[in-house]
Amino acid sequence: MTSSQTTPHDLNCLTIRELELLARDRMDKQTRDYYNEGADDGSTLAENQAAFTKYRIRPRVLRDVSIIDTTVNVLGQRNASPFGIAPTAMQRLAHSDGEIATARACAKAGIIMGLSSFSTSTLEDVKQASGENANALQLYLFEEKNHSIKLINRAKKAGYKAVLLTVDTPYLGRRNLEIRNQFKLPAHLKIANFADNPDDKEGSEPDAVDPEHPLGQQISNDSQHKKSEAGYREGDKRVAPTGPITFHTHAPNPTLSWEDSIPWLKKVAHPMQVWVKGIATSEDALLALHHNVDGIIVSNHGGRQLNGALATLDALPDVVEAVRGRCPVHVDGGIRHGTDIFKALALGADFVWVGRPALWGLAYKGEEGVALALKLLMDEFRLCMSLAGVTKVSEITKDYLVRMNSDGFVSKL
Ligand SMILES: Cc1cc2nc3c(=O)[nH]c(=O)nc-3n(C[C@H](O)[C@H](O)[C@H](O)COP(=O)(O)O)c2cc1C
Ligand SMILES: CC(C)CC(=O)C(=O)O
Repeated sequence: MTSSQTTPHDLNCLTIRELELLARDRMDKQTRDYYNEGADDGSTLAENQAAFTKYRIRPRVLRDVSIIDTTVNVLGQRNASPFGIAPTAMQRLAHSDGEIATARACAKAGIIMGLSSFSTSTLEDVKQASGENANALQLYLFEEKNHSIKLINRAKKAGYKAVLLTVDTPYLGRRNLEIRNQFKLPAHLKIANFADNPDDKEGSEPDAVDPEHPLGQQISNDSQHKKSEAGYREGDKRVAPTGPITFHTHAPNPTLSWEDSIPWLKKVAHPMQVWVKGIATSEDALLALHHNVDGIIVSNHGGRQLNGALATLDALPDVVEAVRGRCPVHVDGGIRHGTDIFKALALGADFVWVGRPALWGLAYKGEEGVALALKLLMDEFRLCMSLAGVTKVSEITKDYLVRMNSDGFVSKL
């Protein structure tokens, strides 16, 4: 593989930032706000990106970089570049082809795709669109385990390589624009994986100011809404959510614990791998190892859950140090440049995942737009490796990075 400059195929869009701006005009307000916002005042969302600017690359020169290998092994696949597309819900809000377009673009590029349980295409259709390209299914473990078992068995049958258990959503973060917009899935779209659920007659989200919407309860003054406390603790009594499976009611599960979830999931999901997504501390990384997970994703859900939580790049080194190579450590959050991928790898991540850029690509031009997002990141990463004097991903270490201190001095890592 050569590292020569590749021709960009869209002169209107040469960076992920430009893609974000182009996508902005093509989404309705409800979708744009839902995709782009973080929790509360969005400081963790902003810091996820800002954290990358605290590091600078130490490039090495006069090394033969005429041949660059950007590929890495992930979930049994030789992936074209050390990143994958993170699971993000409800992609048909951005484009009518939704997750199918993302799957096709990923398959053509040889980039692994994570699929949200709350997708607007079924996991089987996404697998079919992916062909031989690897997929991982993101899981929210429901309080009603039968729903989860059905989904896991379907993923196994369809050929998914792994389940990524999201562990940072005991409740949903407070997303103010979502509340203000009374966000709901438009009636023509379905949460496809649960559309056949007998309880799910409508298949779409209820109104946002809804008795079963956690934040709807907080913002509704209507006393009739107070009758249902589904999913919320009333003194000692907890009522599990019932009725249609919607993301507001079923995705958050405050009852989950290490002991209840991981050993059970390992049995049910076998032979698929079990990863935990949403780890931010060395303590939890050690617990994950103790429970024999196959891998860890350092994530704060793209700044959409606990605002004020540390940026994922800042959380990464502690986790890497605690894990000491005993399982792979991935990271997501704020990755918008090939150099961000390089920096995360230099800080010890084995692989990274990218969320919003794929959504912006979808909104911009469907499959072609996702392909563009992938290409921008792949090209930038390849060029970054070449200019840093690295020919193989395994050569990227902390020797290639310094940290900028607030006094303007740099420190070696
Ligand atoms: C609109 C949107 C929907 C998301 N849906 C899910 C989801 O269903 N499950 C999940 O585990 N994470 C979800 N995430 C989080 C992503 O998987 C990922 O952690 C995050 O987007 C990474 O940050 P980035 O967008 O800055 O790259 C979502 C993120 C966004 C922006
Ligand atoms: C709750 C989910 C279905 C979607 C999600 O994780 C998100 O919006 O961040």
